[in-house]
Amino acid sequence: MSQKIQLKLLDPRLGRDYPIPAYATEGSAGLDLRAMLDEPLTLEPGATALIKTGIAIYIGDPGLAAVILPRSGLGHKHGIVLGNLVGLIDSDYQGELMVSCWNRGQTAFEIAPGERIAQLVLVPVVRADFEFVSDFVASERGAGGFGHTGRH
Ligand SMILES: O=c1ccn([C@H]2C[C@H](O)[C@@H](COP(=O)(O)OP(=O)(O)OP(=O)(O)O)O2)c(=O)[nH]1
Repeated sequence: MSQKIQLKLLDPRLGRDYPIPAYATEGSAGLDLRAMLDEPLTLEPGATALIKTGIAIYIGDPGLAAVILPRSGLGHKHGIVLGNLVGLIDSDYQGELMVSCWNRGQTAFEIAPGERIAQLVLVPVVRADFEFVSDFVASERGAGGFGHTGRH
């Protein structure tokens, strides 16, 4: 089953010069996001840039959100990941999808106009009624964390 999600193309080059990078038109698992730059952008080691994608989204359903994730190849081979590590797109957001690109590598990397720089997937969000209590019911783990169970 798939859900209708509204997208708005804000850059005339999308669909004309660069294919709109939905993984599929129906029942799509997600969308690649392109760098809608006017000219190539060199990201020096350690540098971060906020890059327009030319697509606005309105998810609408409060039971969903979207996440922007790095592309594996760019991250692994070239050190290009996200400045915010993961981008969360709220269901009521109606603006342009922006990608924070961070060069965590040791060498400069040039991003070309139209290049696919990140990917977006939709995720279900569980709505919770947070309840503040003074004590939790005991659990096996309790408050142990951060390696509490050992390495092997
Ligand atoms: O990588 C991202 C992350 C966020 N957004 C947009 C959609 C999101 O709904 C909005 C706000 O994001 P977030 O709530 O993470 O930002 P914030 O820094 O907490 O600011 P705000 O006060 O706007 O909530 O910015 C992007 O376009 N790209």
